[in-house]
Amino acid sequence: MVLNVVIVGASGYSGVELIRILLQHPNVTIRHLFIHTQEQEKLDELYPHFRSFINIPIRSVSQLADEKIAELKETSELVFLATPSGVSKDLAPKFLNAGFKVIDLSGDFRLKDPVLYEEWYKKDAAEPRFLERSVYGLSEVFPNQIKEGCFIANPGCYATSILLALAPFYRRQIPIRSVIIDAKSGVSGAGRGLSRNTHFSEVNDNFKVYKVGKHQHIPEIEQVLTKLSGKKETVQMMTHLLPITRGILSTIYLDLEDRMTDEIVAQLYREDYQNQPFIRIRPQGEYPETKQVYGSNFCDIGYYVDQRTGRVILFSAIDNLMKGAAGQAVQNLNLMMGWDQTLGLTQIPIYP
Ligand SMILES: NC(=O)C1=CN([C@@H]2O[C@H](COP(=O)(O)OP(=O)(O)OC[C@H]3O[C@@H](n4cnc5c(N)ncnc54)[C@H](OP(=O)(O)O)[C@@H]3O)[C@@H](O)[C@H]2O)C=CC1
Ligand SMILES: CC(=O)N[C@@H](CCC(=O)OP(=O)(O)O)C(=O)O
Repeated sequence: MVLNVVIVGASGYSGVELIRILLQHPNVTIRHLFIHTQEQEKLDELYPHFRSFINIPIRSVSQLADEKIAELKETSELVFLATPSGVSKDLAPKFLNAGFKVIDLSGDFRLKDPVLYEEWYKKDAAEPRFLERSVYGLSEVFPNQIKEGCFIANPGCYATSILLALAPFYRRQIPIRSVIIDAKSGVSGAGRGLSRNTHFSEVNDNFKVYKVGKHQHIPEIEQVLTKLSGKKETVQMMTHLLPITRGILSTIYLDLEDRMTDEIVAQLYREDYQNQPFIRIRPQGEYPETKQVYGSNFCDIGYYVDQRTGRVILFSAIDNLMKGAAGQAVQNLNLMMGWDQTLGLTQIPIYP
């Protein structure tokens, strides 16, 4: 079976990563590509590294009137929206109304409460009836809902790395006094657009904290942890910008009511993830690194139980453009379509 897909936001970093993956997906054909400001006619003019792999026209989103979307439906069934937050909120309903399945990579449909969205994103929220329809696409945690869904809100990159490490603790309601998350990302997490904060001389040879107390993944993480534990959860989280291109490393400090051992932590992860192809739990004493997941859909998780302080410390590494964006989007596509989760996603991390 071949599924024909549309990608909107094809010129952005996540869109380009989707194209790289889908070109090697055995069951998918990319039929239509849309970008915002159209300066080139073909994708390989914009991105010469795709030369000899793909040669289809790129078109401007200004052409996506309702009639045009209905016309696209004649040749394709699913759309990936790799567009900024605030843009997907209007595009997703149009595609859903035309009968498309939708996988949205932005934050527009992750938060179920529109008031919370407006508070953290400082933008108008999507219509509540569409917020209700979206399924939060954290593949390993909500696989059954994803399989039943036709509209996926793909998780944020930090949220993915953090929630995969924390989910086994919260779904078992292990009593936690406090959680502190210290997360760091490479610059491609900010997308392809130019900004003062991310240009070379601001990032190279530098290391800084950003969005202090304001990061939009804080309410996303709290929403999921609250759903898993059944009670209101709050986290403390800080985000930092690393002078690297790809990768997120999250270090998470858990202050638990009761002491834990390495064996108990290992057992929790084994129970939840032993059959999950993209989660690799490191043995005691081995810790994840961004380079060990670079270019792949893996999430590597390590742990350390500090008997001196009683804290459990978790370490989680992903490639923000793969497991943090396009890779997980394709994993969700595979789940939705009832295919093997790993189709198109067998990339081995690039090392060194
Ligand atoms: N980068 C990452 O690691 C992650 C990104 N995401 C999310 O994925 C989405 C895409 O991110 P990313 O690839 O980094 O972003 P980029 O800035 O690299 O790309 C954005 C894409 O959207 C298009 N676009 C911009 N403005 C509009 C508009 N008004 N209408 C339609 N299309 C528009 C751009 O087209 P043009 O080039 O013509 O301007 C481009 O194709 C975002 O919502 C982001 O939050 C999620 C997880 C991780
Ligand atoms: C380095 C960097 O700037 N990273 C981005 C994460 C991108 C992302 O996942 O954001 P959405 O929730 O909007 O999809 C940030 O911290 O906002």
